[in-house]
Amino acid sequence: MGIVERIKEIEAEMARTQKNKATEYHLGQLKAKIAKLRTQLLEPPKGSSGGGDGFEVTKYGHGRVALIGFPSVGKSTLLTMLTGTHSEAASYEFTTLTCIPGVIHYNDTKIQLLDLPGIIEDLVLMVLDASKSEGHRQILTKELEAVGLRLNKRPPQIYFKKKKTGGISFNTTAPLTRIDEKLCYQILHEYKIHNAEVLFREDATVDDFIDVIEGNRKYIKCVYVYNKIDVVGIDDVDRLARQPNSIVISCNLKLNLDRLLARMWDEMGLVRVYSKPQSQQPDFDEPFVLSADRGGCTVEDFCNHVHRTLVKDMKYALVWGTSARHYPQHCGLSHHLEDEDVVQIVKKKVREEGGRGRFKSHSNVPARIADREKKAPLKQ
Ligand SMILES: Nc1nc2c(ncn2[C@@H]2O[C@H](COP(=O)(O)OP(=O)(O)OP(=O)(O)O)[C@@H](O)[C@H]2O)c(=O)[nH]1
Ligand SMILES: [K+]
Ligand SMILES: [Mg+2]
Repeated sequence: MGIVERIKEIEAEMARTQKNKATEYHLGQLKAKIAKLRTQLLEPPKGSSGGGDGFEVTKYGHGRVALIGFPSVGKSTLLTMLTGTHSEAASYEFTTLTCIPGVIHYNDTKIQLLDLPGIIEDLVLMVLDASKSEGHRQILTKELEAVGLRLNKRPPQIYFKKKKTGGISFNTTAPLTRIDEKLCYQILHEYKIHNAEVLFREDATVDDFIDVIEGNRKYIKCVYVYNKIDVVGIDDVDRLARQPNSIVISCNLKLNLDRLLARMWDEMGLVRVYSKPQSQQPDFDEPFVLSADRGGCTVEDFCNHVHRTLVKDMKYALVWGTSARHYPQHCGLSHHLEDEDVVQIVKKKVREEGGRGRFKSHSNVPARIADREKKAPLKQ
């Protein structure tokens, strides 16, 4: 029997099994079996080098967003609207057969947008047809879960470490109501794990525990984009718009596309930092783009972006912007920068320049920095 058939068989057995205290352990074990089989399914065949027949697209820009969705919900139309890159749109399904990448220029950063299910990046836009069944959202979410993606969820607060000897050490710092020690042992047994350290820091579920053991889950943000609101009634639009993590748009009427861009931007958590050379203007058109989720956004991360030797040479950093308590704040490497901060790295052994230099009037100075500048002039 193939892996897919075995998964189907176990799913059928789970559906037949009543959920109660007596069957809890059995169901937990079945869940672990399915998780193991799914992982096998995802492993590339032996002897092959890569991950199956994925589409390779060169990475580009400061962040990447994938469009996924059922056929003909308007993914290609949206890509064309947001990026200007033409992706063939038509009223028949499966119009798009290869990955079409486009680039969004937004807030002086470049965001790569990919029109293809299967490439999962920093953020997923699940494009849905507002006039179609709401079941589509669930079906897609389930399919993504089956390949190890977890949407809008943070990793379970469970510490897990395999050991060579010593048996299983099991501890909790929170009361557990959805899993117990015995069930954990059974699941570990299913994975043939006999030595490990387990610490539950929250009231996690069986599924959470399996996710932690599997260790290969990807926790990713997802915005549900309901397109084609031009063809549904206002009540439906209102209801869809109120769902969590959702936004309603119409490509045809160009409705709400600016809000979609703003939402994408917020979800990606990109941090623009302007570098200020000593006694010079920062270039407000060319930010260094950092990310709290990927790579971090401390002064140290900023230095590493600018030049690899800068961390070593830095004496301190001068920071203007929302992360600074006063202007400029003297900061060390661990200081967390925020969007639109201005940073000047002061190097060791380089004489500090005096004077009362200000940012000269510059059309692109971010408003909140210009505001603060009036109250507290820049001295460096
Ligand atoms: N009424 C309406 N139709 C739209 C809207 N956006 C796209 N469409 C239409 O929906 C159809 C499918 O659009 P596509 O952009 O090809 O959809 P897709 O998701 O890329 O489809 P596949 O590539 O086939 O998976 C086209 O006929 C579009 O003109 C919209 O906002 N309102
Ligand atoms: K289509
Ligand atoms: Mg398409």
